[in-house]
Amino acid sequence: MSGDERHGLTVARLCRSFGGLQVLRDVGFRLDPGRVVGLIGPNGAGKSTLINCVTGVLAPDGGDIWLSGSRATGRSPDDLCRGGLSRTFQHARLLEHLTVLDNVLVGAHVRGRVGIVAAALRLPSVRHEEIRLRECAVRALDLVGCGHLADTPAHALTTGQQRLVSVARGLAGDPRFVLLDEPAAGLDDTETGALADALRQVAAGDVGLLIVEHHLELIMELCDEVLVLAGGGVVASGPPAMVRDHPAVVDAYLGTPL
Ligand SMILES: Nc1ncnc2c1ncn2[C@@H]1O[C@H](COP(=O)(O)OP(=O)(O)OP(=O)(O)O)[C@@H](O)[C@H]1O
Repeated sequence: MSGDERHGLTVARLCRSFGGLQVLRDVGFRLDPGRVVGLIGPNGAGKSTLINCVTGVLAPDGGDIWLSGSRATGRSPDDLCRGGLSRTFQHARLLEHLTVLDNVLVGAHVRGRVGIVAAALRLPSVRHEEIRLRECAVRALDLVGCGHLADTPAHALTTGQQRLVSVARGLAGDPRFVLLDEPAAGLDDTETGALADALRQVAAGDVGLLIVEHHLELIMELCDEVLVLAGGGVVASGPPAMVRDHPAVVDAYLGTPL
């Protein structure tokens, strides 16, 4: 195993079909800590399916996934999350009756270190852990520019705010890798700017980010590398400037050069 595989998230030859429809065919990529990788492609190309396979929500039909040196194929989403792999969803799924802070705390708790017995007995370690997790949640909310909304019930948020809070929830458990499914969908320009700043800061803390997005300007501005998924496979990958001008990308996705 190479040094990169020990520290990174490696996906190799991943395949997944739904009935007779092969959505992913031998798809591979590597995400290293501190790197931002964009995943683009036309509607239905399999971007969400890829995220779902990597995060254990869907079982791949073939291929392998390695997370920080351990084989991750077939592990449950909770187990992968405890191993440092977090995600955000295409549709923000907040618990509407809870406050914004409590919603983000749900994300932080996934990687809590206290066992059931200690929690039931309310040992001092539990109180310390609660304080630590609350600090994590507040930090994540501040990062996406939503600290002022901590006590607001989730049902009172705008669509853009819901989206940013769901991103904060994905960042709150100190993950090593975060896979973000269309984090900028429904955001206005100010919110998109706040999101971009937050993601840059997160990556600077040695966290690897894979971002699925249709907002191409954001992808081109933010990413170190861009993968283009089309027709079941990766048709181009490389630095944003190279991918943007790649004939396969123009044909398969953009229609006209950016
Ligand atoms: N659970 C499922 N059962 C059957 N087909 C599915 C399922 N999930 C996805 N598909 C199909 O797989 C293909 C890829 O879907 P997927 O959502 O991964 O694409 P995508 O690239 O994320 O698209 P978009 O950009 O529109 O979100 C589509 O044809 C979709 O209809």
